[in-house]
Amino acid sequence: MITFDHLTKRYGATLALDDVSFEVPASSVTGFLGPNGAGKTTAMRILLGHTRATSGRATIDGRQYAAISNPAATVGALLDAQAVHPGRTGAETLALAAAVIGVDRRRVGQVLDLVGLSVAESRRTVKGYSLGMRQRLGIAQALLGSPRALVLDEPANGLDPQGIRAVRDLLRAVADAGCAVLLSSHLLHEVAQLADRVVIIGRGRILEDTTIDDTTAQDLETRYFSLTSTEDRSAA
Ligand SMILES: Nc1ncnc2c1ncn2[C@@H]1O[C@H](COP(=O)(O)OP(=O)(O)OP(=O)(O)O)[C@@H](O)[C@H]1O
Repeated sequence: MITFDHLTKRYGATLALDDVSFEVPASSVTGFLGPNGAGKTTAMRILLGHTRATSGRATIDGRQYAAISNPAATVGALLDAQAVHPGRTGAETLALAAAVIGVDRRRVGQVLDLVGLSVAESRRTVKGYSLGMRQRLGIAQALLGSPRALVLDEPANGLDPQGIRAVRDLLRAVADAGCAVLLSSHLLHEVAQLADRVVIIGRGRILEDTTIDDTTAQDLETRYFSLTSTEDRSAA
């Protein structure tokens, strides 16, 4: 389980996160929605130990990232699909990551299969990859350690409709196998179809934290705009 517990983050005068608390239970997908600059990436970066909270805690199975003894088996993440060395092939990128985290090299073939990158594609250097292929590679890398939690910042970015459906099916299967999946997205319709829960954030504050059923899935867009436009008005 992923837990954000009264998380606050200030960047100088900017209050990026304001007392944010929510949970991502095991065996579920939680969609993390909010306008540009709402605080989604900041919350994920704190969870993954990339930056420190001003106050509060973010934990995976009760531990802060720095205190996790086997991070790759605990949490997989994709924050920036462009952050891959362009001169390596996809297969080399994954083989290197597998060696670093100590998983069997055969796992590389499995995760390539899971994300739908072919053997031929995996033998090409990353500089020739489309954004969608980089997204697939990044998700493959996040899955290498068979983690109990998965954190993805806009995983559908750059994917074609087939890719979006494939990632949706993959994340559903990963969650059904017990993983706690947190994904940020601007694709409301996609999140409504995939997620079990949705958390909406605006200007660093949680505006909604709810489970998704048929009714909330249909109303998600209306609810999103009503909550985030109220935010705009109250800030004006
Ligand atoms: N390193 C930083 N230094 C200063 N301000 C920052 C930094 N990182 C983020 N911010 C600010 O914190 C706020 C939250 O940004 P964040 O990137 O978390 O939003 P987001 O919800 O992920 O947005 P997007 O949907 O555009 O990715 C914004 O006001 C942003 O300008």
